[in-house]
Amino acid sequence: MRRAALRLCALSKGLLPPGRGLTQGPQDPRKQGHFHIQEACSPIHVNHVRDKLREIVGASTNWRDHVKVMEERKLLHSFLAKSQEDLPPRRMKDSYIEVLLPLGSEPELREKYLTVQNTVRFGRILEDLDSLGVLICYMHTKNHATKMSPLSIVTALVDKIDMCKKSLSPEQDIKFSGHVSWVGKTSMEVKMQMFQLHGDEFCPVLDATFVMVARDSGNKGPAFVNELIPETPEEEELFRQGELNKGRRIALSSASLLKVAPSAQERTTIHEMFLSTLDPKTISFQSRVLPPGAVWMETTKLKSLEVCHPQERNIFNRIFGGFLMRKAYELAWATACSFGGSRAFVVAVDDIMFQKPVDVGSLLFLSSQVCFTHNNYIQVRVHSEVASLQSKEHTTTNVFHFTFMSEKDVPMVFPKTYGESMLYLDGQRHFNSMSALEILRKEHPVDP
Ligand SMILES: CCCCCCCCCC(=O)SCCNC(=O)CCNC(=O)[C@H](O)C(C)(C)COP(=O)(O)OP(=O)(O)OC[C@H]1O[C@@H](n2cnc3c(N)ncnc32)[C@H](O)[C@@H]1OP(=O)(O)O
Repeated sequence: MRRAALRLCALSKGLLPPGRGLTQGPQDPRKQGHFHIQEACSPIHVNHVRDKLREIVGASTNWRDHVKVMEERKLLHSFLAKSQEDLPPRRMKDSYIEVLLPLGSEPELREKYLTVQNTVRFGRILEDLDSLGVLICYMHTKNHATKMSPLSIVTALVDKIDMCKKSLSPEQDIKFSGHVSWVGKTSMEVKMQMFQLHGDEFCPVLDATFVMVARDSGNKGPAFVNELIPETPEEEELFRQGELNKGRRIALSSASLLKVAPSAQERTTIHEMFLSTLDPKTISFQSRVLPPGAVWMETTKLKSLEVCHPQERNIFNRIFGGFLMRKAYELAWATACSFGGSRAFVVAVDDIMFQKPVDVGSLLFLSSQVCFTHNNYIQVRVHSEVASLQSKEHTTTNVFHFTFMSEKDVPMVFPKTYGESMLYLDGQRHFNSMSALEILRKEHPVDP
């Protein structure tokens, strides 16, 4: 069953044929899955992605200048389109990019990406995906008349990241590719894939879908982006998926447990869990005992504090979304390992919503908790809030959801309070939406 979980991703979605990826060998990459939309291009070195972004928005590398630079950017306001129709439509291939992370051929890069278990740090990959997603959107919206872009493009949502390999080698080259797959008025969906060199072939290891939002030059209000014209039946399908994804997100949001009561089946689940924790020796709703081998959810928490230094700023002088994701991921991973008592491997990340920007100088409070488990799977939720040094008021900026696979089966977690029961159900919903599981269910039916 575990092996099956690792076969999801591009392979099982039919984007790439089994065992094949973006090859450097004699095969034509344009014939493979996404890559038929590729235009001849050589990959950008990963270190150049952020340099390119700085160049595109005119960001300074010197923090002392940041106020002046932001003032200068506001002058670009006049280049913003008054309507979407004023902008020339783009094709998917206009935003297609490949990026090389040459861990094999440039060993000096490895240190930054290395885990103690000699695998690749997933938190670093999250940072690279975030920067790449933004660069892809700048390719889509490129205006050849101006050197600098009047748009401030920010990450609004990490819709889904599916891993299709348990761990990555820090000694083999990695390649990313991606393009805009759907466009609204001011938002863009970006699909990215990651491949690792295996022999002489790049094999798929990860699929990611992000949503980016364009803001005006001062990052104060929305800004229109170019329409996207799908050119082939496959591109039309990707575009249609983007449209469906938008609808799905709206439906999920309106069914959120923060807004509506759990379903009848979910209520039954919670009530049965509650009954199984009542002490049979007393006739009381108060005296609770854990079933054998189970764990109270409240005991699985881990917390951390980060000071948001200027070093972690993005090109708009707010805290870089990739940094927030890396910190949340690393806390979630520690939570999963400590809970499961063995190594944990990330399987999926979904629905990371960037609700509010984080200012440089903020205190970032992260709080992580196991909220659902199934066999050897651990669903971890990380809540992040910020406060300024002067104010005690905390504001929620993100909620992160990570699915891990432990080396061995893990205990069930039991909610004690109503609030924890909602976390449990939310965790279960996220777990059930994990695409790996959908495939697994078909191949190896299991209880829900
Ligand atoms: C120098 C080295 C570093 C280089 C790194 C470069 C990378 C930089 C990338 C980043 O680091 S960004 C930092 C992390 N992200 C943030 O801080 C964003 C924080 N969130 C916000 O600022 C706002 O919530 C956001 C701008 C995303 C949305 O604001 P609103 O809620 O006012 O949006 P609005 O209602 O005006 O909707 C605008 C569009 O966004 C869409 N949208 C908003 N929230 C969404 C969501 N959660 N999911 C999907 N789409 C969303 C919405 O559907 C709509 O699409 P359309 O115009 O196409 O119809």
